[in-house]
Amino acid sequence: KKKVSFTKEQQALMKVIIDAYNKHQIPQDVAKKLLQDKYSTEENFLLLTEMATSQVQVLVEFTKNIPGFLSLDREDQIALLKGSAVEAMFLRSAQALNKKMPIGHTEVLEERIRKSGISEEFIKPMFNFYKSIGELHMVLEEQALLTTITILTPDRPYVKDQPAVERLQETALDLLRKMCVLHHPQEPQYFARLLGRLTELRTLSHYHAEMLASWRVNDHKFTPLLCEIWDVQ
Ligand SMILES: O=C(NC1CCCCC1)[C@H](C1CCCCC1)n1c(-c2ccc(-c3ccccc3)s2)nc2ccccc21
Repeated sequence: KKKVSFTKEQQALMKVIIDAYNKHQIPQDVAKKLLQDKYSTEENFLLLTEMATSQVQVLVEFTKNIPGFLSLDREDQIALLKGSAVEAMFLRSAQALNKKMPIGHTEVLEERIRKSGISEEFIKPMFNFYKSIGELHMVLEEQALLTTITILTPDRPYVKDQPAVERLQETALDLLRKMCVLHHPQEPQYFARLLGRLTELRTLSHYHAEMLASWRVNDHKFTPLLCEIWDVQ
């Protein structure tokens, strides 16, 4: 069994990120809502915009706890948030679907999402991503670090000081690499597989504007915050 040791700084970083990640869960559990009732495509679209709006606010609070984030150039902070919000949303959605639920609940939830109003062409890539995340059986630390690494992506549009972001991302990557060895000692390629999901996530997120525009509702209304983040309207 490979010995994994963390430096004092890494232990402190993990604690800060885990506390922030736990604190910034989505207020009310969207999966529970979806399991309770069948909603019309209009109601589902409204639910998505409400959940997404609160998730962006939660994401902003989470990033403020990432050591070093607030020391970045303020415009770069905005560019990182804008560039990662949709990906963070799909990561959270994947975790919501892959959470342990009573027998048969996951199937009902899947069905409700398939029939929610999203146009057919996006269902397959979206569920392929959700399944590939589920197969990894990530522990909480890995989920929190993966979200952190997604936020700290240096090559987002309009980021000016990329090296500063790279330095922060590398710290989180070093920690995630050790976490993977600790929690998945039998899978030497686990860390590489995890990072591979970020490529799939970026591809899926490219479709977000089309996914919204093709949602089967007559009127696509967004909150001002989502207009900013989602490049819509
Ligand atoms: O509420 C949701 N997700 C919350 C977002 C914030 C973070 C918590 C999760 C939606 C619901 C889908 C069904 C109809 C209501 C909304 N959801 C999705 C998405 C499908 C498409 C999505 C999207 C995002 C951005 C742009 C274009 C499209 S998100 N996958 C889920 C998997 C499991 C549980 C919910 C899930």
